Amino acid sequence: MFELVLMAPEWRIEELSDALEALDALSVSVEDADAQTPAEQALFGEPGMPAPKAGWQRSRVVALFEQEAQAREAVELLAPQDFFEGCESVGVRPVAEQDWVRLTQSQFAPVEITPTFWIVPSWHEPPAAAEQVIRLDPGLAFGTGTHPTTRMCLRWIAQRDLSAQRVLDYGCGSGILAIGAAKHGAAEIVAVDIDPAAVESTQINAANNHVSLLTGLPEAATGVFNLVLANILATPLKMLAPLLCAHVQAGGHLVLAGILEPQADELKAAYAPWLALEVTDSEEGWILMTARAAD
Ligand SMILES: C[S@@+](CC[C@H](N)C(=O)[O-])C[C@H]1O[C@@H](n2cnc3c(N)ncnc32)[C@H](O)[C@@H]1O
Repeated sequence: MFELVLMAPEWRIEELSDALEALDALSVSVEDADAQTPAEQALFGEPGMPAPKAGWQRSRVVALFEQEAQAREAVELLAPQDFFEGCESVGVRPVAEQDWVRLTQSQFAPVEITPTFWIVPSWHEPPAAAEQVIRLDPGLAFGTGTHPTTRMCLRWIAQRDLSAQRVLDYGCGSGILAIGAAKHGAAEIVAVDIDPAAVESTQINAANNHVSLLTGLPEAATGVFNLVLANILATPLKMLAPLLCAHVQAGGHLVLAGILEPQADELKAAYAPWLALEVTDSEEGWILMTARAAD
């Protein structure tokens, strides 16, 4: 494989990426050329929302080609184009052979939720002290246990006996919270997501963990639950407030994650007509907000 490396200003990124893909690039990645320098600029965006910008003011565009000749031909074809103005070619370089599977696997070690509750990838043995184990490999859907928001939800689950409880995992991603609830005794679990790929991942991960879940798109969530879990992000959580609260049964719990510390008050205000949210955990700037419905 060979990489063609280009420098481009932000307003050229979209056209340049499209052109590289049309020239059979296997992938095109865009990085901040000023990363790790005082000129580095953060670009914030929420999944599912339009990207705030296509790239950085000085972006490094890396296109991967199967053959060196393809990469060299691409730059020859691109250079005379109007939209290449302001861009420059840094060069074509070979990509070293790597054992990508081993490299990826080495980045995912078992994750400790509590000393007895672990998330363990299939290529590791569970630690001796683990009593509850979720077997999960990184895939297309969010939720491997490495993100603080997922860990806080799982810690909340691990502190409870969910026997005979009905649980809703709203925004299930990989299904990790639903599977965690099953491992802690929940009797009936509904796991839903707007992303069909997440629903599919949840089904596969549930089968690998020998737990039974009812999965589907959000319409599959009907009725009330003893526990409603939603690890999404502050903006969608605010919009979902009436819907999520309506799913919490009298005396039941609502557990929300995906919220940053400074967003606590706006979440409290959005849920105040139905439930009184409180911050009950925090990790790396993220908070867990929970509420109990009146009996
Ligand atoms: C941060 S991931 C959480 C995944 C997993 N529950 C966890 O805790 O790791 C958020 C998930 O919510 C889903 N999502 C986002 N907006 C949603 C909505 N309005 N309704 C249902 N699911 C949504 C996304 O597709 C994504 O899979």
